[in-house]
Amino acid sequence: MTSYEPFGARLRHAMDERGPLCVGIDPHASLLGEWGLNDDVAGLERFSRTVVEALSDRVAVFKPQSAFFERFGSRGVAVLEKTVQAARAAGALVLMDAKRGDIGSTMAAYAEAFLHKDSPLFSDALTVSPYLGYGSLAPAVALARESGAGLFVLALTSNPEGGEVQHAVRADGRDVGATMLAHLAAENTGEQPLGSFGAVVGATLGDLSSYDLDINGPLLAPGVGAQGATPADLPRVFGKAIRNVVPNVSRGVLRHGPDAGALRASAERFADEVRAALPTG
Ligand SMILES: O=C(O)c1cc(=O)[nH]c(=O)n1[C@@H]1O[C@H](COP(=O)(O)O)[C@@H](O)[C@H]1O
Repeated sequence: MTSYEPFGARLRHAMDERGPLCVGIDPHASLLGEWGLNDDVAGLERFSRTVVEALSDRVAVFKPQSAFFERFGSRGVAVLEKTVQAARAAGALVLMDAKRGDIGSTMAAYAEAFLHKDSPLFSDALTVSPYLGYGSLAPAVALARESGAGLFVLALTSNPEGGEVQHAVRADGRDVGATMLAHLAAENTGEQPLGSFGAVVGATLGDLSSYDLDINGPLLAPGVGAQGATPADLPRVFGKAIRNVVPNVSRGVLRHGPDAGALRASAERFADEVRAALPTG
């Protein structure tokens, strides 16, 4: 039984209060260099702390990209733990971008790592890959419900290679991406004000009107900024589902560091552009 407020409700509240922007914490080696930092654990720590301190009072969600921390082994993961805890303590939601996916019994251990309240890496939500079959995610769905956490399931990804898997057509005539969206809609049935099981749908994908994006859950939209999409593209891509879209920008904001004022100004510019793209009323 859930003893915590569900992620979907907490996210809706944060989006309404702060706007829906998600800022990615992606400490690329090239960004560390541009910031005048060494490509080492101290640089990683400084980079992540700067982003959190600059933005944690204004963005709804941070999305640390685990890969850039894992690159440094256990000391990098320790920085990731501190980053997650500092961001949450400062009032932002944390979506851990680790894109985990495995057979169910192993998935249960990934879920313990990121979605158990007592884990050092506990996050408000986790990105997961359903490409071992949606059902293999069941242990993560169950633990997320118990912890009041959420999942973001890769449905239609922003990268050009994603189509060979996600647009593959099944025997029932639906493609794989649409099938994932249907699973998520079922997961979120009846949840108010928003379900906790989101889809990842790239902002780069153009018109998606052939998909039913009405999953009663959040739609994480990466691809804004460095991958070429803009906030002005969002209405065309998401149509009526735009109210549930959480656009992610990583490099588009991060390249303005290390100055905290410049990071804030960039995040606010993206947030304003997103607000302008949302329907009024
Ligand atoms: O799950 C994701 O966040 C994700 C899914 C997807 O389809 N495309 C995608 O770019 N991402 C992630 O979103 C971030 C995009 O970073 P920028 O291109 O720098 O804004 C990276 O951390 C990617 O791993």
